[in-house]
Amino acid sequence: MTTSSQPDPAKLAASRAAVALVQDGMKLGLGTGSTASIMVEVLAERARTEGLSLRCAATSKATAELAARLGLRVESLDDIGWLDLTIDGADEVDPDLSLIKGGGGAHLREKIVARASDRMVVIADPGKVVDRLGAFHLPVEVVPFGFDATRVLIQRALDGLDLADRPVLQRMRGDAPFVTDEGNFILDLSLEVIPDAPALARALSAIPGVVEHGLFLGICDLAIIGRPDGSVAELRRPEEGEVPVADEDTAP
Ligand SMILES: O=C(CO)[C@H](O)[C@H](O)COP(=O)(O)O
Repeated sequence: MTTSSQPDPAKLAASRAAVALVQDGMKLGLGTGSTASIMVEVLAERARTEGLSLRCAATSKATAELAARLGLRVESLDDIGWLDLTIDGADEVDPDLSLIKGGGGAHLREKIVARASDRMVVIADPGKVVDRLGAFHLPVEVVPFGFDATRVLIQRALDGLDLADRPVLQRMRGDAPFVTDEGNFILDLSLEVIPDAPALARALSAIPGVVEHGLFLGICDLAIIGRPDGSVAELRRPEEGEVPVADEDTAP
């Protein structure tokens, strides 16, 4: 590891388990955030020591810079085409492996990269595992043109989904609006609980100024939850009608 400070042991454990899934010659999607950054470090070290030939597409400028600095081959998603595996963090993971992402404001690129992958693996610490999505604010990326009108349309959509009067706040960085890698703004929806995530996802996607929301439904295939003692739990997406279970002694 090249970081000067010690990485969080739970995030490190999840990162190591995910990087163990990587095989020589793979085309990889690299996520964004503090957990994904640890994973990129672990991956770069493994690639270096084992001489792995990997092609990587990053989900943010920050991850692209980190990965390239650590010697990984970073290319555009269009140059690579299709990915074998994407490894990314998450803000919330529920038992169906539905996710909230976008705490770092990168969920647009993250979703494009994840959907362009044969497999998406999420890495997280136990604090990210929830029974029901919604305690973490839901990020929505919005184009600057007509921003206020888009906010009104989002609020009206929430009204129709038993989520009236929930705060819809523009994300700021200091005194200025937060601007994504794609040049857009973020609205953070404080919902507390999301009664019907597919209905909310549909309603948000139907609003013209919304570029992408942070609900990842039916996208994640495996969640690796690291524990502070270095062990991991693996949560798999249940088949239709199946009750979700964690593997072996893997309750996070
Ligand atoms: O979705 C993301 C960025 O847009 C991150 O994956 C998510 O916010 C988790 O970040 P961290 O690992 O720092 O908690």
